[in-house]
Amino acid sequence: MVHNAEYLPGQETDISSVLQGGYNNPLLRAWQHERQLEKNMFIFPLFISDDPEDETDIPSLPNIKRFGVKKLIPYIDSLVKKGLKSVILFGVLLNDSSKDPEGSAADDPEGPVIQAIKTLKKNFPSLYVMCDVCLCEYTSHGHCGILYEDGSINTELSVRRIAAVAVNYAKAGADSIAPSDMIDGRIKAIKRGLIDAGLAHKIFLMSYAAKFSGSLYGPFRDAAGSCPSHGDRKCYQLPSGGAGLARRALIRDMSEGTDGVIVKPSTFYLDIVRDAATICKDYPICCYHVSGEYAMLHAAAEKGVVDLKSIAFEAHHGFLRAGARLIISYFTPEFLEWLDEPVSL
Ligand SMILES: NCC(=O)CCC(=O)O
Ligand SMILES: [Zn+2]
Ligand SMILES: [Zn+2]
Repeated sequence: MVHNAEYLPGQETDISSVLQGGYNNPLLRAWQHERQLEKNMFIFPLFISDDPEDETDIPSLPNIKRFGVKKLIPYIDSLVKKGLKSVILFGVLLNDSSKDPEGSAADDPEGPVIQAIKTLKKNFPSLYVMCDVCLCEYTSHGHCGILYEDGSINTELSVRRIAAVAVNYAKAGADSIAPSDMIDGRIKAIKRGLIDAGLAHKIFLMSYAAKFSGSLYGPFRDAAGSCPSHGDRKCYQLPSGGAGLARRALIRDMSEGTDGVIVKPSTFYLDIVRDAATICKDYPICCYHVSGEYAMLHAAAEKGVVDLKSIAFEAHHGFLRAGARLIISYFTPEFLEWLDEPVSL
């Protein structure tokens, strides 16, 4: 092939093979992103413990702490000033004696979640406060619902209890309810409960519609003390190969009245994020970059295998490419700073 030759009409040049003209400069590389990461996409998980004075590092989740209600405000204030828009709350009971088979502490008016909703909404009225709803942090057996004697999930009682907790969080002032239990029928029950309480028009119901069981939740369970005391969650969370089940759950939760859907975990499930974006095309799609995914990236960075900031951007760009609009991410505090810095695309 002749280089720098004068172009003559009709001359054979392999025009279609030249792509590099489209990304030879950082600005062009930014233009190639169909969507950019924005601060408003990030939802930050917060662990709130029942000791109001608590402020404890979580060894398996680098840079993440568990806070008591009294220690929360200065920390959140610094993040709000950097552009934090929303948080998702998880309650933690430090003492197992506060747990029972029904998870009564989940919506204790004096308990960590309801107290945190009230404190956050009072101090930061425009911070969007979402509440994860599940029973596993509050049940003595550590499962996400109420059990029959044989240890299997009692769907009817579980769903009734989960809906009651959701409505109580909404009454306390939460902006959004995100049930993560994966028990059949809870979206319909929560929506019904919110309608009956006159709150449905004010609450964004965001279903963890496709939550897979697997090995990536370990650090969260350390942080929240929510490891099942027997058995596992394989009869309600989805099996890792269950793409068809995930699609059915997405369709089911839309039909039951969800306002948005979550796919969880994210990195190993990008095909499901894409499926969700296709199946639920008129809904905001959220992916949850879970504790194990976050811890893996930190571990690799500590070993010198990857650069933390670069790998975090690459992972989160993947979520956008797959079709996510929202990301629940432990990297939120870092991204609030990184997104103000020049990005080396
Ligand atoms: N409902 C929350 C979880 O199940 C765990 C999330 C995580 O591992 O970050
Ligand atoms: Zn649970
Ligand atoms: Zn959970």
